[in-house]
Amino acid sequence: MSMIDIRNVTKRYGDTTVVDNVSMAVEKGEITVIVGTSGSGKSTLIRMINRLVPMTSGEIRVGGRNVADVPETELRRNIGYVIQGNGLFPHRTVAQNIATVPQLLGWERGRIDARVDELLGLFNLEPKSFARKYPHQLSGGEQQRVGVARALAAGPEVLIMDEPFGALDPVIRGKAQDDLLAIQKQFGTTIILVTHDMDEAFHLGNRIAVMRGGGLLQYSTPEKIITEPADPFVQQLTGTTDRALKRMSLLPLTSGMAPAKAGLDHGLPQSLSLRDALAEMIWQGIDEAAVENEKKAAIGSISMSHLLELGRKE
Ligand SMILES: Nc1ncnc2c1ncn2[C@@H]1O[C@H](COP(=O)(O)OP(=O)(O)OP(=O)(O)O)[C@@H](O)[C@H]1O
Repeated sequence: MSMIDIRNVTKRYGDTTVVDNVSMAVEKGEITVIVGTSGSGKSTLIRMINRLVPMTSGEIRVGGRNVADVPETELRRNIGYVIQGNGLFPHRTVAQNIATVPQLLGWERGRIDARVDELLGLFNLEPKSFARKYPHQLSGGEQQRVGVARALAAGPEVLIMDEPFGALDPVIRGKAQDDLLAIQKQFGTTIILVTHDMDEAFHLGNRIAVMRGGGLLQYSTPEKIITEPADPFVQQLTGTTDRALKRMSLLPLTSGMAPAKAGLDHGLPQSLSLRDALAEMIWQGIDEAAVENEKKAAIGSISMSHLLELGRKE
């Protein structure tokens, strides 16, 4: 059963259709990223999941329940929501911000404090110094992390994120994405995220949904979006100049390795992508390397010529 099931959902404002008969399902524990041009209906679509926007027709189920049958307050407590610019309460401390939903749910003080500390720790915000600060005393990146921590406070199964990292500079943004991936893995949260940034979409998405003019053009894995774009618009959006490298960045080195062999001087960690392996081999000036596990034992080998073959279109 899918965690989020969007069926034939349409939203109209007067005569204007802004979301046009969209159907898509997000599996439990997966991240779906929605991309598309400005005004294509991305935010409207995800805001219908927690009923911030009422739909015109169609049905959305979260965890098997039709959202139309769930009281709005309950729905919003159960679905984390993160927006650009974080939306923190300015007159509440970091700890009070994070505690918002647990408090509404009537958790005991001790449980709330423990959860706030746990989340601050997970987001690398030292509880002792950050818990009592106010949002204006934090950097943009720190505010953003508190915003995500607040959305996760009551352990929601589903997290909706609307351009969550849009205001961050590229370095902090990359870090925020990696933090999100690690935490998502740990909690198993199902995430639906809107972005303008295709690199972000490829980095985070198990699946990517491409929207244009309210319609869903393609909903597929990142690899398929690159190798089998549904139409020229999708192709243009993903860009064609570096598609070989983009695809290689999605494939683990282990997927392309040959059996281990003796006599190789260089080793590459098995955690690398094909793209990172290629970059490293160019940098080191080597034609062949061992693929190594965490204990530095060779589990396979990779050659430059094979890597180049793996980057070719099929
Ligand atoms: N309350 C509203 N009343 C009328 N039209 C609206 C309303 N909210 C959104 N729209 C229109 O619906 C369309 C889709 O808006 P939406 O915010 O979902 O797009 P988006 O893809 O998220 O855009 P962006 O990437 O620029 O944030 C836009 O044309 C917008 O002007």
